[in-house]
Amino acid sequence: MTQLLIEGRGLSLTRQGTAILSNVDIHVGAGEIVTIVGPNGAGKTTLVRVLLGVLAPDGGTVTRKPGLQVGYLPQKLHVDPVLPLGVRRLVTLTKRASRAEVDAALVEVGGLHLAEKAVSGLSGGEMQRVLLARALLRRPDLLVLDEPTQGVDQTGQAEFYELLRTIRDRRGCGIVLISHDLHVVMAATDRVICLQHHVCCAGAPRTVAGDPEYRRLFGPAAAEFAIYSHRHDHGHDLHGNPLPCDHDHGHAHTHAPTASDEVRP
Ligand SMILES: Nc1ncnc2c1ncn2[C@@H]1O[C@H](COP(=O)(O)OP(=O)(O)OP(=O)(O)O)[C@@H](O)[C@H]1O
Repeated sequence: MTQLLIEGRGLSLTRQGTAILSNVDIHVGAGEIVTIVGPNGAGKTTLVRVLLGVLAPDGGTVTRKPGLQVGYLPQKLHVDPVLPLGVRRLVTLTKRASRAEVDAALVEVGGLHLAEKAVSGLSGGEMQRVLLARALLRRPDLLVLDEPTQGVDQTGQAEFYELLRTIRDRRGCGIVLISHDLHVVMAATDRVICLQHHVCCAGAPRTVAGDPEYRRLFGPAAAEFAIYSHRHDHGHDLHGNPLPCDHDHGHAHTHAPTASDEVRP
């Protein structure tokens, strides 16, 4: 059985009279990649902040493995373009590391060639690799990535998720991904949690390796991808609150038409 790294049970958080999280359960084990999906404003970042202890929930409990080391990649890192910040410096800003350690981390993310570059000149994909190297220097048990491939093209996204899977395999760490783009995130995912303030559903995505349309759209790496779709036993009102529903339906934000996958409600 995999070692439990982090677990939230019955997590609830209300702000200004609105339930941002409602009775959310989530757990992540060592070597497991869990993706939290959901539309804008669904509470994904809030859930991660609660899990990491940055925010206290109004209800529920969070349990972390004692001494849990977390490597966090924020959704955005604002770097002033006029600031003369190099990649080596950025990587070691919050964690001391030798030159050899930095090089090793950059090699691991395929970014050694970026070592002497200015941060302001990096592309979105290069920046993510550098931030990943920075997170790896902490020797994390758990990597948490918030929308890691925003602004990265689809080939770049596929490569990045492949890299995450390689890192998981090599290091045995757990990984939590936040995404609202279901199409590209599934390559590396063991389990999906669909969040709309509450957990709509959760389950294992099935790989859709043979879909020619999908391969055509996303290139050879798409063979690794699955598209996740699911059936709900409830709908939502305008505020995202669950409503009883007597027919299957999809969320516009989560469904792709070409394949389906099983989930548990
Ligand atoms: N301190 C707060 N007070 C009031 N509302 C808040 C607070 N923090 C978050 N919210 C609201 O809670 C909702 C969930 O925010 P959150 O950033 O967790 O969503 P998300 O699923 O990560 O969204 P996105 O995909 O856009 O990043 C949003 O509507 C946000 O405006």
